[in-house]
Amino acid sequence: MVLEAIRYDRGNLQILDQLKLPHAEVYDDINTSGDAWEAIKHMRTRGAPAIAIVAALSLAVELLIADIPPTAGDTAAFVYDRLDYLVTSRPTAVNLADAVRKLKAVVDAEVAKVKADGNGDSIREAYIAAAEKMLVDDVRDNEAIGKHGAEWIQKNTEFGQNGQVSVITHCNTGSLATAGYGTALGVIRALHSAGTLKHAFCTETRPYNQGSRLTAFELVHDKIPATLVTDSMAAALLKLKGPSERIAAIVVGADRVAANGDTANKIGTYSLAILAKFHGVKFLVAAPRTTIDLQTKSGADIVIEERPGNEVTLVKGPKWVAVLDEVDLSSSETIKIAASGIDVWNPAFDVTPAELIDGIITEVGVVEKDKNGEFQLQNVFQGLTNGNG
Ligand SMILES: CSC[C@@H](O)[C@@H](O)C(=O)COP(=O)(O)O
Repeated sequence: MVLEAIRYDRGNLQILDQLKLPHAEVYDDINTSGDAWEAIKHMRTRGAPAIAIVAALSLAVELLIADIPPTAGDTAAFVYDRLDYLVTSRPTAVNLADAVRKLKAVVDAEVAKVKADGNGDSIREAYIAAAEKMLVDDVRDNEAIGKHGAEWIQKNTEFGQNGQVSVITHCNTGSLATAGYGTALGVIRALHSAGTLKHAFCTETRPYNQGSRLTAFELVHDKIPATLVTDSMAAALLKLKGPSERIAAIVVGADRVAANGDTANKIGTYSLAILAKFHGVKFLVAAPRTTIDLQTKSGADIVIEERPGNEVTLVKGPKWVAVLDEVDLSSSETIKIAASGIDVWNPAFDVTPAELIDGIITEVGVVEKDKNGEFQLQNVFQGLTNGNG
């Protein structure tokens, strides 16, 4: 069975509650933009592309049930208001802001056609069709990212030329973080499907453990050969030299790629990029064009979301029953793993400077730096790249 973070039919939207994973697969109904805002804020739905699509579709569902005055102008004002609210749920990931901008443009174009005092039905219809298209496009784009990334790794890494490669990934970038297939995990999936993946290593991704809870769950679910490591083990892993252990590349996702290639992603990504550079391992960012933000010139302009300290000091989950080596799904425990009274800094993301990134894998190909050592990311919006797999 294919893992689905988002289930959608016109009028019905469900999300897989990612706080209950990996122990239980529970789908929650999302009927309004308020439901989506809560789900995003409390991390029940995750990953930059998935967040954008859940937000967009939540309003598509709400528009079918909301009591809005019938004119086009009123419907457009309602959509604008809800979109402005939704965008506040996750500040760092740009896909949501990008989706909001595109959906507003669709609404504006429709209002221009029917005029503000015209019928609001065509605004609803245009909005719903545009939100539904985002769901379909994301899966197609991720499959293309997987293909380009796998081909690039095959061509450009030492062990790729000999057959199989091993890679490290971080955080949550698979079907659970997108509309399907995944970005960085999509590249791993494509390598695996082609028979060229030796092994995937996923980091735990402290403090929220998206790697051990979600990526590990997806790798096991899809029977991809994989090993979990804590974030602090990455350097030791990269030092292994044997042909069967050596890592060819680190592939991560992104929440926002600035115009110069600086990339915001889950906290810990920057450390991995530094480790990759030191060990001479390729460092790749896999992201659809919806994650590239040409308006943000560099990483210095990216707002980093800070989250509550108790995400670092507390660990939650069901009880483990030692004699059975199983979890008791009817139980839930919260354990404190830090000294009471200690101050906590909990940035959810960090920024990896472009100089540490070897390639940005998009759905139109892999962007490499030009002869001046700079990414020309504006070219991808014309469908152009310089390092296609
Ligand atoms: C394909 S998703 C890329 C990123 O969004 C992902 O790596 C990440 O940082 C997810 O963080 P999360 O806080 O779980 O939404």
